[in-house]
Amino acid sequence: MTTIAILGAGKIGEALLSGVLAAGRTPESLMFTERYPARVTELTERYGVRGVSTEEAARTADVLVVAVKPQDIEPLLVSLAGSITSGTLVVSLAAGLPTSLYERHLPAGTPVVRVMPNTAMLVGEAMSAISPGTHATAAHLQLVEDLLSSVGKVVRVAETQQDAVTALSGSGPAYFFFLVEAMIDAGILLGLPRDVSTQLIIQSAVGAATMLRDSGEHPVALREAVTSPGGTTIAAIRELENHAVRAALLSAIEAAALRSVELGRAHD
Ligand SMILES: NC(=O)C1=CN([C@@H]2O[C@H](COP(=O)(O)OP(=O)(O)OC[C@H]3O[C@@H](n4cnc5c(N)ncnc54)[C@H](OP(=O)(O)O)[C@@H]3O)[C@@H](O)[C@H]2O)C=CC1
Ligand SMILES: O=C(O)[C@@H]1CCC=N1
Repeated sequence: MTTIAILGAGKIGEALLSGVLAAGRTPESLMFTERYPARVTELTERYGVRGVSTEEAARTADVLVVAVKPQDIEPLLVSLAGSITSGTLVVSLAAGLPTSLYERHLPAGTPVVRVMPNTAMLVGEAMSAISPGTHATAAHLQLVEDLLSSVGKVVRVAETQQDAVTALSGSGPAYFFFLVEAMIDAGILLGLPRDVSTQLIIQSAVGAATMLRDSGEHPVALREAVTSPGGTTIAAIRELENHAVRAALLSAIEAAALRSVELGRAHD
């Protein structure tokens, strides 16, 4: 089995670790790096996976998955440049960072695949988009697709589209959590106990998400089917339109894409 090292096992690194283990990958085929010994102990106890140094990961793993914040990439690239084995595949999960950044710092010919996953890897429902760098072959891309397919859905996109993907599905779960949080508070405003409000909203979200995925209907048709003439839903929709929620979402997602571009430019 291919050995995979996750470099930086924070939120998304741990989500990947946990997701691929749940999907049947063995702990022996995985390793991770982390900055602080306490975090290494915590993750090793939780998953039975070895914490190693960046140098050991670079020397021994077949695939290096970079999951540090874009702001932390430079020192990591310096360590990797001095220790990476020729032909090792580098998979970047970092927002904004282009494959060309890795190609500039790492030995000539290093294959790189850029990925934008999301946190739903934790529950096997991730949405990931993958793009090859200059030296990544069809086999490299297939390997990454197979790995990420074990924790959710995968699409292949041109690297030029990765900032938009980051804004949509990379950050996407946060927008839904934000909406759910606000809707639960609305229940509190209406006098419901918090646990009841939470149950009502989460199950409505699960039901709506399942209908969106499985019914084959357009979201507009699904929303119209809930919106009875002269009823409650249209009264709420009027308020959402009055508060320009649609425009706010367009601006918010555009801001996320611009931030992704900015994170990449910081390393030009
Ligand atoms: N969170 C998400 O939902 C998603 C995140 N991403 C991308 O994943 C990356 C990580 O994000 P996220 O998980 O949220 O961030 P976190 O800060 O939770 O995780 C990054 C981890 O890497 C550690 N780290 C930093 N430098 C090194 C190093 N040289 N060697 C080993 N470990 C190191 C950090 O330690 P310390 O805490 O000490 O800094 C931290 O634990 C980012 O590039 C982000 O763009 C992509 C998609 C979704
Ligand atoms: O907020 C971020 O920058 C990362 C990238 C996508 C989701 N989380």
